[in-house]
Amino acid sequence: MTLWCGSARERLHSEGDSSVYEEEYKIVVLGSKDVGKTAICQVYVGGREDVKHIDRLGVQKNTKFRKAEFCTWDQVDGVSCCLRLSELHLPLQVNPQRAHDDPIIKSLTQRADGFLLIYSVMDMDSFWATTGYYDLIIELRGHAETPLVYIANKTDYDGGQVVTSTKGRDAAFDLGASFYETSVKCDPERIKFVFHDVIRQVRSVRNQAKLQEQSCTRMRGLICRLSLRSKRKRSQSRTRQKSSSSEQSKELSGDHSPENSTELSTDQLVFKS
Ligand SMILES: Nc1nc2c(ncn2[C@@H]2O[C@H](COP(=O)(O)OP(=O)(O)OP(=O)(O)O)[C@@H](O)[C@H]2O)c(=O)[nH]1
Repeated sequence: MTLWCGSARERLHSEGDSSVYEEEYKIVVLGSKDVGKTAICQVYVGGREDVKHIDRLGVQKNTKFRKAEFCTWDQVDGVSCCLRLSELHLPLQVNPQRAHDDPIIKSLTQRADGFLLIYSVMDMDSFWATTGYYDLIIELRGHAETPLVYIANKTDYDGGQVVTSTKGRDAAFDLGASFYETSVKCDPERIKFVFHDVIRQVRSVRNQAKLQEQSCTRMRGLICRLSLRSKRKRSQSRTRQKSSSSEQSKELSGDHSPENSTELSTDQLVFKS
């Protein structure tokens, strides 16, 4: 696994790494201040050895939304993937109109394949804020089928948990998300599962879209074949109608030429004899 922060595109170009992975995922890590967004990304990207350095993170954050970006490579269920992680820090109360008008929030939310929605078990406000963030995601994307993992972070604080596990689990159930309790200090291995979960969710959405596309193509082919067949039938029946009506008109106009009437040719024979 590679630790790297910065512009993913630059690195791919400079190291020619674009051919080493089979799939690409854009994941947005969303939450309010100090819930551990950067720490979670850092642990996943850097692995266990970075946990002890978690307090002095060398990540450059965009001042407006303190947006950090990470790029890493991983193997999930035997398939190599490139993950582009974008961290988005939102205020506790999001103003939907302002978020709508903000190009960073809008583009990150609309282009993401999946989301990690994080709160801190030590901070009730960060927990309440997640509902507003979820509404914003759904509003900006225009549909509810969004791969989403709901995370209760900082569970290593014993005794003083303000947000209980039950509360978190119920909220995750309401949002239709999977739920994980994490601690970057005590259980970095679990963080790997969290990212793998969102990747699997994205894969299943992509597979469904692929299946739908295939069945649409099959349906289009079937409609095309049916319309061709009915066209052919119509033109055949038109030709048949034409030929029978021309025969009828010949009979009515008294066309008794030898090639059209066997009766006449017999008469002619009698007359000749
Ligand atoms: N004990 C403990 N501390 C944590 C955990 N996760 C993060 N922290 C600490 O919480 C503080 C904030 O962590 P960050 O990762 O910077 O949080 P953030 O959500 O990225 O913060 P902003 O970007 O400022 O919104 C840091 O001091 C971390 O070391 C955790 O699971 N347990």
